[in-house]
Amino acid sequence: MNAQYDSVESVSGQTTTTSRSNVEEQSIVHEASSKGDSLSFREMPITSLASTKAPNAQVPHIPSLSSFPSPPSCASDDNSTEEHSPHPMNPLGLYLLSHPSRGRGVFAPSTIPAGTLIEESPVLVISRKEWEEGKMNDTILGSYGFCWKDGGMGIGLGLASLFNHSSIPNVNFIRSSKTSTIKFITSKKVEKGEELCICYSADESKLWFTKSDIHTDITDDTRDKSQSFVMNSSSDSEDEGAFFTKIELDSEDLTDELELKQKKEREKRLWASRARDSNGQIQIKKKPYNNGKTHVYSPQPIHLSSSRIHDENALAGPSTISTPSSRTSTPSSSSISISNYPEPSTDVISSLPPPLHSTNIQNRHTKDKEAIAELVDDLDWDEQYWTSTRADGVGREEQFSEFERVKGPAEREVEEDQDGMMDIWILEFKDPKLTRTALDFSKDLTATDDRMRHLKRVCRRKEDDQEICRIVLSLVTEYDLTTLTSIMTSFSTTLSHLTPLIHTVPSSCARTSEQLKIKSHTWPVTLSALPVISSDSSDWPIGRKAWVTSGIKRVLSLGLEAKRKGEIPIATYCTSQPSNFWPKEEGFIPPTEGLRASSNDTRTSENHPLRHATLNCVASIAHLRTIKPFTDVPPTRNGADYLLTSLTLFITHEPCVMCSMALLHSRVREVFYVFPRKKGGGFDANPDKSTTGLGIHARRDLNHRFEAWRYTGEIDENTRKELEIQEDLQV
Ligand SMILES: C[S@@+](CC[C@H](N)C(=O)[O-])C[C@H]1O[C@@H](n2cnc3c(N)ncnc32)[C@H](O)[C@@H]1O
Repeated sequence: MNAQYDSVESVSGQTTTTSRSNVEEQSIVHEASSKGDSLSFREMPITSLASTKAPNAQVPHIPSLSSFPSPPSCASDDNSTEEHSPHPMNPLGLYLLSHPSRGRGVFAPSTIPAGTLIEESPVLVISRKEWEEGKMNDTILGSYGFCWKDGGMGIGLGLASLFNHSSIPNVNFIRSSKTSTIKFITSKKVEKGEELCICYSADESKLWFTKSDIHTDITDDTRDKSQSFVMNSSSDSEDEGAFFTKIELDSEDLTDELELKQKKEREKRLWASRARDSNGQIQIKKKPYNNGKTHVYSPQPIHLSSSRIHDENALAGPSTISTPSSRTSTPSSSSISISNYPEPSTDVISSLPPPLHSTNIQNRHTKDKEAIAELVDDLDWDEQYWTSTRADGVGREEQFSEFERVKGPAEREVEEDQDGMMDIWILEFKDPKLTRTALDFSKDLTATDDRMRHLKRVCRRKEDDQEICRIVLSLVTEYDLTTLTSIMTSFSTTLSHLTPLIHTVPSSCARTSEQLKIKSHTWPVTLSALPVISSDSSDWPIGRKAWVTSGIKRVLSLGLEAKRKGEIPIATYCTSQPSNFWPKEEGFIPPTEGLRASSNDTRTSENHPLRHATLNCVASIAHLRTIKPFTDVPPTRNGADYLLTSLTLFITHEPCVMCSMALLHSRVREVFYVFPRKKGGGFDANPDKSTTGLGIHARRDLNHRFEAWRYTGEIDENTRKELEIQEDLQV
């Protein structure tokens, strides 16, 4: 029942298609390893090398690893807390503390200036192949790898594996695949007793553990940069990640959650006040970096220093951090500088556009989060009713709605092109020494060419007892022979004696093992078995039919209600499908059960162009996830608690392109709609050329796919008329 597409290694070096569950790229790697269930805070000297005593005076900038003196022949006992001079390989005297949820972390014994090299850690590189074979998955290493060149994983020795994650890291890391090391450098001044943290991934939905907060959120600017930094993992050259040095915040001790909450509220208001001038006109101001000056323009990042928090139970050490129970509520002495910003007037606040997440407009300004959360009623469906027979002997199933699945371009292309062939340039040679260079050239040439993803890059064949190696270069249509030869020669003189040849290969991947055998006879291709998804609702189990029918009925009546209120009559209802219909497929992310929201279009009443029914609904779900009981439900898997992950959306009309993209980004699982759009619809992949649908729900070039189902059954004329909307309206 699911449009899942296998991930397969391919020419582009990426996954050819991405299953709905396979959207997470992880900057460090893989599934959760069990969390360190250590007792409250324990101090541990850094194994063999640690000093529990801070070095005197100013912390020196450390030379690179190669210039360190040799370590002493005999290291101290692991558990020793005895005071001694810093070990030459740990001259900063960094020490470890164990936290109940984060496990071990690295702490500063005294102030460390920004830009200090903490350590250059040697790395053990595990190749992509070894990693993908799953050899590390069941080991603790699964949580300790750094993304490395060519899809490999780097296991950092020394302190490298002990830095915990923070979205506002105070340490940046620079990977060098040339020296197989990672340098850790402070990105800002680190206070005595503060934990040294790196940012594993700017996108926290990619973290595989439940984050315990070390610092609060970072600005969008730094987030963007940090993301690109993390993603640049395969760069051959040293990557530079000093993105956070430019943000210099006064440190702030916040001692309880209330204070933090109040502070966030305050800052939100301040931000709002600055967004408009005295005439109420919105001013667009670029948020400048601080350049190390006294205050920060952007209000978002707040640096929570742990230096003042202490724990009486902790072992002796330069500084420790506390359990929540031992926190004091001492007011903060040094705080983020906000005095430069005037307090906004209430008028300013109320003139801001209301948030999206409530369909109850009156409630939109309330500070009470619960008041704007609208967990709507569950669908009314009764499986047994549908399995019974009516008094007149007719099966009730006949009354069911019917649905047709809207195929996306990815599926269409495959269907149309199953036996197709195409011509490509290849390199052919016998000398195995040429393979590496030829492969590198091939990767360079085809890195972004989607049309060759299904081809394995190398084809080895035995001919007359000799192995012939053929390597994919490009589509014949991309280059003429002269151009290709000159690009190749300038890439490497090693290849200059070879001449590219034309070869005919399958133009699509294999869908079955039978096809794989036939196609690979010409050239090895990937197998990407599409699960069989029915194209209509005829084979659905009765329960699913009843459930989907009631979802459709719900949106039709919500649409009529919206019309009565003078709105554009488009309505949605979002929910999780009952667990007995959950697909058995591998990688299926179970949805958050009990999460339900409905919404209608409010562009008319709010006089706001973005109040589309779908966007309103996505916002409502996002909001519900921030309040109880959903905040108490741990995600079933990494990403399971993200927006519409694995949820079902019913909607009266085919969503517009913008809403279709919003649904895609929200990771919805399936969408059922009634009225197709002739213009501007995001789904219908233009089968009869009369519609403009882009098939956004199932495109090969987008990283998530979902099923789109169109209602094809009867609908009463009155409802149809009432719910009619302008043909070119974006919905
Ligand atoms: C590279 S290790 C870091 C060292 C680890 N704390 C230890 O004791 O070995 C990554 C693991 O630390 C934990 N961790 C790191 N940062 C965290 C955070 N902010 N909140 C909760 N756990 C965190 C997670 O269990 C994660 O899998």
